Amino acid sequence: MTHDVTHDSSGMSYGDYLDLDTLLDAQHTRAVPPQHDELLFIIQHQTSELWFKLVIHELRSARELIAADQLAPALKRLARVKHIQATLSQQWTVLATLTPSEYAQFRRFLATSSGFQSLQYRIVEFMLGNKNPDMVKVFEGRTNAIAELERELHEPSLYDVFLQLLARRGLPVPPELLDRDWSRPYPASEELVDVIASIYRKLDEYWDIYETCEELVDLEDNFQLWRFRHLKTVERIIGMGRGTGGSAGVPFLRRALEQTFFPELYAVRGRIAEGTIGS
Ligand code: HEM
Ligand SMILES: N[C@@H](CC(=O)c1ccccc1NC=O)C(=O)O
Repeated sequence: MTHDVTHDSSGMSYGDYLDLDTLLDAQHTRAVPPQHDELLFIIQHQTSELWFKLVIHELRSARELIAADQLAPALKRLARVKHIQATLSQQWTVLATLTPSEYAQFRRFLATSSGFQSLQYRIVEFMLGNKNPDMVKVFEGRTNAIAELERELHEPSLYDVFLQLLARRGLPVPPELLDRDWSRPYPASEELVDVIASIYRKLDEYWDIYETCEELVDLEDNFQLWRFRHLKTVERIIGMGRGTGGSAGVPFLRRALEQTFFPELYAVRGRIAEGTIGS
């Protein structure tokens, strides 16, 4: 039997399997006359959105696994997310080759479109616990997007299900954190810092939980690196100008760097550093 190197038995080709006709036909530059650098701008966004899609897929699975007390496979999912985040942060160097004058040649063709309208980015923020109902409004008129985002808004975040797991393991997590309106911003808790401190005091007993805490810190750290690289790239391309989405631009993006998804995981570090929770 001869081995056909171009087709598998069903006759499906590389391009068929990957649906490349659709994928590679989706880069519609808008500038008139055409501007060389607009393709870079589009592909940078589209590749980011593809990776966001995989991040959501992995985080959803991780959340289900944590809810089912399966920490080891959940950690495997989170490890993959961390590598995707690293790629996403690294990728900013490609867009940084876009100079202000090159961007100015096609920026007005973007009209009022803006990163604010990235549905998948907002889903990731919500999954990590940064719930903000106001961010649903920017999808006005896009019924499916609003429905999907509303659904995610009302789901517990990765952190919320992790806290439920801690409670199942017998740790005294404050009850108001275990059953609440998940669409509200996460209410940081001093009592929970005590609980996390008890984990860091007894590492042998809580090794898998401790490992998950550190994995979550890695995730936040990587997320902040992405935000920082976005901010610095935006700064070098549009300086202190306002954004097309109507925000103040760089000052707005800077404020996001002050946010934290997992406040108690950071608060506990201060206690350890002060030596107030020795082993
Ligand atoms: C020339 C390149 C870019 C510039 C000048 C830029 C500028 C901005 C500005 C000014 C904002 C604030 C909202 C606004 O007023 O528009 C913003 C938000 C955002 N951008 Fe970009 N951006 C660029 C590239 C990218 C890329 C490649 C991505 C990747 C997907 C991205 C994703 C986002 C997201 C998700 C937000 C919302 C952030 C949040 O709500 O915290 N941006 N961008
Ligand atoms: N907010 C950007 C425009 C922008 O970056 C953008 C526009 C359309 C599609 C994606 C975008 N990327 C991220 O904000 C600006 O003010 O130039």
